[in-house]
Amino acid sequence: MQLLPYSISLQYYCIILAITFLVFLIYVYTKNKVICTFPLVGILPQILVNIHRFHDMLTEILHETKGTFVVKGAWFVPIDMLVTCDPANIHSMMAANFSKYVKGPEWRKRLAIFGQHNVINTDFDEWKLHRNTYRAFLTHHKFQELIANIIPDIIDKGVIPVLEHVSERGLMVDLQELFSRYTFDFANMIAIGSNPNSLQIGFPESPFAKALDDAWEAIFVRHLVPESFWKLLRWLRIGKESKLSSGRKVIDKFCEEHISTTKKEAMAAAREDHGASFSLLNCYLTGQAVTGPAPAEKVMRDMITNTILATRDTCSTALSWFFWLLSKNPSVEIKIREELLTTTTTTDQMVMINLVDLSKLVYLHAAICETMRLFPPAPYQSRTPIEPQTLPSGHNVNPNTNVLISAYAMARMASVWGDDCREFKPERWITENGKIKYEPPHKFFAFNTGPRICLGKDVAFMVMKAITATIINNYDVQVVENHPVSPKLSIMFRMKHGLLARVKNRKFV
Ligand code: HEM
Repeated sequence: MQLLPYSISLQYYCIILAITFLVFLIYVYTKNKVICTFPLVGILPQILVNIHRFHDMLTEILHETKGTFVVKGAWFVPIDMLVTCDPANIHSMMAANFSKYVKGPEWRKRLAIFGQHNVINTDFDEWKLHRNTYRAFLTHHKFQELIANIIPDIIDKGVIPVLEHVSERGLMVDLQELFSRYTFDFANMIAIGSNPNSLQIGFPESPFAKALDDAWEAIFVRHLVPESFWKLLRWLRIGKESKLSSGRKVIDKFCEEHISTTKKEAMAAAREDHGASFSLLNCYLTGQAVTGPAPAEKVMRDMITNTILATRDTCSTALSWFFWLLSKNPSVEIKIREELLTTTTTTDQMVMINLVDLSKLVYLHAAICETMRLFPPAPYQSRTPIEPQTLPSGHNVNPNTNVLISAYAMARMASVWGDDCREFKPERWITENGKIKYEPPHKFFAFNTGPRICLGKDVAFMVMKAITATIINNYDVQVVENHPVSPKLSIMFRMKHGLLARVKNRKFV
């Protein structure tokens, strides 16, 4: 009777001993080595042991290898990986020799949940078509009118009521969640022309937003392990992979519903002879002068998802790190407040800023750039050469090489940003004449560089400056002491536990 439990526990102890011994061996083997490649499994054990500090591990290796290193393929990982944060390499791949490097089919498979037919996931002619469409939409004068209306509207009706609610009651608020909802509502307005009002007291659950979060985390793993492995995880329904297929359905349903509603509204607007609201979807359906003939529904779906992703996750991530950095650097917040005094008008209720004045806020702009230098919302870019190439660092790459660029590591290289590279110093962005200093985009890589440079950079600054100016003008933000702040293991640099803070209206401070 005793034999069975006894043998199970013996097996159990043997397994624990074996794992402990294995971890010990990995530790001894990796202790004094910069890169540790193992037979069959390559660098995977080193990644797994350091997974909790993945970004810093890569930074340390890149520091030791002067900005570029190669991990040779193994049985388990049959392609070579070149990791770089060298601005010269980045310029060569993303700008000078742009046509020789593609995102490629691997990238498309990893990001398939967001669709195959959008500006982010395509190469060559299809990409050009989407990019031109997108540019025509973003540079249209009606787009400028649209954002000049919706940004203050969402701040007024969404952001301020939530902040007043928590301020009056002394409650904690997750600022990352607040920013995600602010940018989600904004992104929906430009993509589909309707506001989901996700920014409400109590933060009602949004399955669509949740599906996007899960997707980023799964995509991160897909960048680290070979296709066969993540496909196995998907098949076994393990981890975030298990959530991708249901997430895909949520995203599809969301887009289908909106395409159908917007179609009806566009038809009603045409019947009643008044203009439909300006949005990407509406342009596709009715405004061919902007976006060309209406594409297939799957293209509209993918471009809508793309717009929401490109806006929500990037801006809200940058905003969260911005307020965290301010909490660590109160002198920067004081300077931003001083600058804001020169541009604001006080009403009975609130200190407001006019959107046209945002461009005058040089110090605020510099502080946001400095945030994205240190914490780029999209910290990694990946490319594959279509033919053998030699990089300025002397490394050779070929179609069997996956190139990974780390913008996070680049910010921490003294050779690129100077000895104070790890410090938060908005001043490094300001010229002697008090203007924003130009840094080439292959050095300040947060928005990418070359022909695929971000199309929404100016919009992003407007969205971010409008909310930061409103909050800093009107509220004191205290990040909750000892709240753990670390990045998620995700392709977006989001905070793992959000950013808990107390916010107090300054009238009462
Ligand atoms: C802080 C905010 C933002 C950051 C850091 C950011 C960063 C980036 C990066 C790194 C890329 C290159 C992606 C890749 O090649 O895989 C990109 C592309 C793009 N971004 Fe942004 N972005 C931001 C906001 C926005 C906004 C608000 C929009 C639209 C309104 C936008 C639209 C786009 C588009 C359309 C592309 C695709 C460009 C192409 O592949 O040709 N972005 N962005």
